[in-house]
Parts: sequence; C-alpha cells; structure tokens
Amino acid sequence: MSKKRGKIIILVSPSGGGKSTMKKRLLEDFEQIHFSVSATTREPREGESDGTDYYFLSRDEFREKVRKGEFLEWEEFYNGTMYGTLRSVVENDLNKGYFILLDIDVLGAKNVKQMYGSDALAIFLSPPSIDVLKERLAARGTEDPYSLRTRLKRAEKEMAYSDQFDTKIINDDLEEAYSKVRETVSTFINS
Ligand SMILES: Nc1ncnc2c1ncn2[C@@H]1O[C@H](COP(=O)(O)OP(=O)(O)OP(=O)(O)O)[C@@H](O)[C@H]1O
Ligand SMILES: Nc1nc2c(ncn2[C@@H]2O[C@H](COP(=O)(O)O)[C@@H](O)[C@H]2O)c(=O)[nH]1
Repeated sequence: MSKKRGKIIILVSPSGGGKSTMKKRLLEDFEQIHFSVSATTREPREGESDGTDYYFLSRDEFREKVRKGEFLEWEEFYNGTMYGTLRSVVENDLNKGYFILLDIDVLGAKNVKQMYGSDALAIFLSPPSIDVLKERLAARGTEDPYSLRTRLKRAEKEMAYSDQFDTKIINDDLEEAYSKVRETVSTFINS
C-alpha cells in the first residue's frame, strides 16, 4: 500500500522572530517532521554547514536553478541576497509521507500557502515588539550594522501581514510560545 502524502508546516516571521529556535525544538520533538533546507547566496555564519542549514550557492549557481525552474519559490532580499525553497526537497519528502518544515519569510510563506492550501499550516511568530526584535537580533551577533538595519526595516513592513496566516503566536516567553507552537503542530499532524 502506498504511504499517505505528507503536509507542509511553515514557520514565518521577520528576521529574528524565532523561527530557527522553534524549528530546532520541533525537529527534536517530532520525528515525522523533516526540515526543508533552502538555498541561499549569503555567506555561511559561524557554525552553519552546507546541506544542513542551507545549500550555499554562488549567484550564478542560484540563477541557473531559477532558470531551470528548480525553486518552488524564491526571493531576492535587501543587499541582493537570494533565498529559495527547492521543489525537489519538498516534493520528495511529501511523497515519502513526511511533514516538511519551512523556515521562510512572509512573501515566501504567502506563496507556498497559496500553492498548497489546507495541506500547509502557516504559523506567524510575532516578536512582542520591534524594540525586542532589535535587541534579540543584535544579541544574536550575526548581523553587521547594515544587515541589522535592513532586516529591521523589512520587519516593520512584514508585521503588517501577521494576521494573514493560519495562526499567530507571540514569541515573548520562549517556553510559553514553544508550547503553543507544539500544540498547533501536533493538532495539524493528527488531523
Ligand atoms: N522567546 C525568546 N526569548 C528570548 N530570546 C529569544 C526568544 N526566541 C528567540 N530568541 C533569540 O532571538 C534570536 C533570534 O531568534 P532566531 O535566530 O530563532 O530567529 P529567526 O526567525 O530564525 O531569524 P532569521 O530569520 O534571521 O534566521 C536568537 O538569538 C534566539 O536565541
Ligand atoms: N522566501 C524565502 N525566504 C527564506 C528562505 N530561506 C530562508 N528564508 C528567510 O530569509 C530570511 C533571512 O534568513 P537568514 O538565515 O539569512 O537569517 C529569514 O526570514 C528566513 O526565514 C527561502 O527558501 N525562501
């Protein structure tokens, strides 16, 4: 008998909203969830590795994949950095019956939701405020001043979309927020 097709779980937020933090916890708690490794043209951060965090590509390599239609969705951010969800990564796992977890931005999430409808759950992680988001992003220590400024500017616009997804969870106290994320995901998986 063929296996039931899987579904998509999208964690969406402005940069620094807590997607990676929640993703890590979900992957520890649910063995039926696989992470969709995106492609990007940005440089790896300390501790990131190719094929686990991202597929790190040159701009030419990325453009070639765009040309061949290999992305389900892709975007060019501030400073020209490109990010994209690989169609093959998502479809292979869905066909194997896995729930596939996407950590993507607002526009990417809207596109994927439009494509997959009720086969996708999109959770918007909202920071308690832009000031807290700024503190968290700065404390993470991964962004130079230009990147920090552009991410925050983009975040202000992205917050306007916070009510357009299946659920919005305020990421204030981490344990409280994760417990809501876990519950929402568990209900979706078992529905
Ligand atoms: N509830 C929380 N309380 C305090 N710090 C938090 C909380 N959630 C996340 N953080 C911290 O905030 C920073 C940003 O979180 P994280 O890296 O998970 O965000 P992100 O949405 O994945 O960001 P990006 O989109 O830039 O990849 C991290 O240093 C993380 O440890
Ligand atoms: N539309 C897409 N957005 C993506 C994808 N992969 C990651 N992202 C988003 O980019 C920003 C910045 O990420 P960072 O790793 O440089 O901090 C963040 O909001 C990610 O969610 C993707 O494939 N498509």
